Formats: sequence, C-alpha cells, structure tokens
Amino acid sequence: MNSVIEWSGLRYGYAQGPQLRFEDLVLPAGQHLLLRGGSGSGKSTLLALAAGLLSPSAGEMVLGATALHTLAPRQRDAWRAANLGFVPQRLHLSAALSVNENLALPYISAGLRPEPARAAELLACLGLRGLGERLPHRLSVGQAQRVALARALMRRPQFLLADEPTANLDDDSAAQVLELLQRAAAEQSATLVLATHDRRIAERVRGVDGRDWRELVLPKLDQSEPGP
Ligand SMILES: Nc1ncnc2c1ncn2[C@@H]1O[C@H](COP(=O)(O)OP(=O)(O)OP(=O)(O)O)[C@@H](O)[C@H]1O
Repeated sequence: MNSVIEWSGLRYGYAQGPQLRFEDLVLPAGQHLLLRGGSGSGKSTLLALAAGLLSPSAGEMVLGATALHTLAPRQRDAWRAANLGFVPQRLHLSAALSVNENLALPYISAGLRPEPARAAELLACLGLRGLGERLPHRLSVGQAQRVALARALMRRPQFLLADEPTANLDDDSAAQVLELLQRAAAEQSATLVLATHDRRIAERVRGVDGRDWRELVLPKLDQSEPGP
C-alpha cells in the first residue's frame, strides 16, 4: 500500500464542547507526521479521527485510499485491525490478561493465530523481556506504555498512530521507543503519526531524521472557528 494521509475541510464538534477545525493536509508516502500544539489544541481528537474512532462533523479524512468514516462499522473495525496500530493517551490494556495475552489479542479478535515469537521480539526490543506473564496492574506506567506500543505494532500495521508515546518514559526508554517506531516504520513501509509535547522527540525528528518528518503545530483552540 502506498501509505499516505490526507484530510480536507475537516471539522469535529463535541456535543458538550468545542468545535474544532483542522487545516487541510496531504502527507505524501514516505513521510511521517509529528503533531504538536498546546494542551487542548485538538491533537487527540485528530488522532481519533484518523483512527476512525470519531467521525468528522464535516470534511474528509483519508488513510491510504480509505475514508474510514464512510465504511460500515464492521468493515471499519476489520480495516483498522489489519492496517492500523493505535496507542491512545489512556492505555487500554485488558486488566485481566497477562502481557502476552494482551499481545495475542489483536490476532485472536481477528480470528488469526497469535505470534508469540513476534511478542517476544517486541518485548525484548522495548526492554520488557521477562514480563510476558505479568498482569498490567503489576507494571510501571512506563512499562504499560511500552506494552501498549508493542500491542499496536504486533500485526505490522501500515499506519501507526500514537498519542504521547514517550510521556512517562526516561530518556533511555524514550530513545528506545522512538528507535523502535522508526525501525518498524522502515521495515513495514509504515506511516507514523505521533502527537507529543515531548521536546526529546521533536528535537530528534528535526535533527537526524528531518527529511522524513512533517511537523504540524495545531493552533490554540480559540483560533479555530466556532462551529456551524
Ligand atoms: N469528550 C469530550 N467532550 C467535550 N469536549 C472535549 C471532549 N474531549 C476533548 N474535548 C475538548 O476538545 C478540545 C481538544 O481536546 P484534545 O484532547 O483533542 O486536545 P489535545 O491537544 O490532545 O490536548 P492534550 O495535549 O492536553 O492531550 C479541548 O478543548 C477538550 O477540552
């Protein structure tokens, strides 16, 4: 798939909240997107629109050749499971399942055979070797964050969307996570979309890897137009 993300005329209005408007964007194949902007500027909303978890109030969001909001819910779920990894800000690890069982879920829910070797490989890359049998409540916040990332990467998605993926990590772990994301993206020809306040990511992305990244800074909410 020729990974590319494009949105135009995109708006989202919360029923009990603000009306957000997003400037048009075309991300060509081969580029990743760094989403920045102050708290409340709409980064998480934009990621949720890209992941098809929210449907636009107006306009279009297209990943590859697919406008997720135009698909029926079942098709949308199937497309998402096959093509998209999403690490939300509030992690949704299943509390009753071990780390390994959490990592098997993306396969089981799609009726596929789990890949324990892939799980072990990702856990090792993320400095989590030996934690496969742990339940999420026995992980540190940073460890849980890396397990959520591993889960998002399990099925080698074409699109990897992550909301503050390094927020709770020390410098070494943050560097490890960014490296893994970039390596996974290169191996899978995948597109990364990272929303972050983390200066360490912004600096790294602007420096060594500048050509591969587009940086989009969302304006403060009061600059967005009021809704219809
Ligand atoms: N469920 C909701 N209902 C009403 N308003 C909401 C809801 N979720 C978010 N908002 C509002 O929408 C705006 C954008 O929120 P969003 O979470 O997308 O911003 P953000 O840039 O990701 O913020 P942060 O960096 O703090 O995570 C904020 O003003 C927020 O208060």
